[in-house]
Amino acid sequence: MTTALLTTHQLTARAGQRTLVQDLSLRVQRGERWAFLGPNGCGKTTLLRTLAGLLDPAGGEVHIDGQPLPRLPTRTLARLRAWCPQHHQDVFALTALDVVLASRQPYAGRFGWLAPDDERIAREQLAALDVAHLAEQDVRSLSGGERQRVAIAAALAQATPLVLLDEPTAHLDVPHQLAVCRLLAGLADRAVLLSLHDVNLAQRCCTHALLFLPPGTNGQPRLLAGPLAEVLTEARLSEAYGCPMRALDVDGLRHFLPAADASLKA
Ligand SMILES: Nc1ncnc2c1ncn2[C@@H]1O[C@H](COP(=O)(O)OP(=O)(O)OP(=O)(O)O)[C@@H](O)[C@H]1O
Repeated sequence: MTTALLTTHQLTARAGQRTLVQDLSLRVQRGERWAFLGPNGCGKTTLLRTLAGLLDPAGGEVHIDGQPLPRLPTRTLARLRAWCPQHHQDVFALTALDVVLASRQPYAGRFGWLAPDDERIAREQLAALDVAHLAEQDVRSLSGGERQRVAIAAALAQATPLVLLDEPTAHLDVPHQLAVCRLLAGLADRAVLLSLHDVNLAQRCCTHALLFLPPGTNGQPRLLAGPLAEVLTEARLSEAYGCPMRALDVDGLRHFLPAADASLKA
């Protein structure tokens, strides 16, 4: 069996007093794109941050490329996984190009010097995200969607086999949502894990899904993980979101919509 790029063994993640993920065992291979789906506050970000090595698990282990995550030196980890957070707090007057170039630091030579190739890669990724024209602009002046696309460009310029993105399409208009989907779907030799609120974007660009279901009667978290078509069904999505969801096939693609009489459960 080939070594999975990311594995978890009996992983437990907590936030404050709440256990959000319990005993999760997952194998993610190159070429797979996993959508993390579930209602607000279910634990998608917490799990992604734990997989990125930014939060310690409450139990169990994460391995990246066969190596235990806590034992990976910072620079090695930065060459293995990229992390694109949901929020960006820009304090300094950096240009969009500076922000993307920063993600090339794991490859910098002595004294932190970057090579001309790094700028080429950074500019290519800005172009891929349709923000090349903003390369010299202060990131603090960018719109929400523009800033989000610069952040995705930075994550991809890091050129890691594992890419973790927290709601990368949250601020994007529909054409740019679809463009990001196409871009991620084209990363055949990498593994991508992303949280989403739009099930239909997951349908377009992901191969697998991890769905947070309501806790069991014992209060324990329940997750369903597997190939997209097995996880994303009317019944499972209705259960996860607590509102009836209907499948609709359009142009050969399955979509999910809330039922006409759907309302949030009290
Ligand atoms: N440090 C903390 N202390 C206490 N509770 C926390 C902490 N961090 C997160 N939480 C809680 O853990 C839960 C999961 O948060 P998380 O951000 O992982 O959810 P999410 O699924 O990504 O939500 P959303 O879809 O709204 O982005 C939330 O209820 C949040 O309030």
